[in-house]
Amino acid sequence: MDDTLVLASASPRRKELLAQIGLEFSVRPSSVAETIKPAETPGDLVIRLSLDKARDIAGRSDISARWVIGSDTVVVCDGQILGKPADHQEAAAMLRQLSGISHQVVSGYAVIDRRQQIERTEAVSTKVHFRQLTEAEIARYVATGEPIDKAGAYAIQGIAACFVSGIEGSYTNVVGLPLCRLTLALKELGVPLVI
Ligand SMILES: Cc1cn([C@H]2C[C@H](O)[C@@H](COP(=O)(O)OP(=O)(O)OP(=O)(O)O)O2)c(=O)[nH]c1=O
Repeated sequence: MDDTLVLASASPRRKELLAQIGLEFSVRPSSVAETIKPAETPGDLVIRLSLDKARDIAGRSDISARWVIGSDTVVVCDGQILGKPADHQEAAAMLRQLSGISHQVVSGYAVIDRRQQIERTEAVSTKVHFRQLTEAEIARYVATGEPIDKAGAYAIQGIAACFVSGIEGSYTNVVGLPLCRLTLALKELGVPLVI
């Protein structure tokens, strides 16, 4: 086993976030199916899926890295969990639901230290407030294609920044990884960080 780190994710946003803090890592997307179990809380869901993704990669016979990170993000609005929209129609419906109110973005992470056989997981929540959106704005935003692979049908780091009047909590958590909390866990597991 070597002293390297693998990000078990297909998300370009997560890759950018880890690169932003100067971490050295490779990327291996997992093939875990993202299903919601009945009566599962958002926190339980993102922790379960983060662990599934990290374990999927950590268990592969060709992985020699010591540490593996998995993650998952959902939007929670009026008690309802919103994942990625299936199509433009569902994206528009999600944006209508988010218009003019606050919602939570919940991201989970799981870090596996294969050498010490330790798993660390946590769910982090950020409150995001959207201004009122018009039907024309929703239609134009959906037509950009940006919502389609994003939980809750928007990207705060993209055009949807225009919709966000404020946030409470971690910004990077909304984009896909709670970097402040995650790096504390990485530090405890011996991952070499710039800071
Ligand atoms: C709310 C929000 C979500 N997102 C993205 C982050 C995630 O990529 C995506 C949620 O889907 P996820 O299922 O968490 O992640 P993923 O399928 O893209 O990648 P993987 O499972 O392989 O790690 O939504 C943004 O980029 N910006 C935002 O503002």
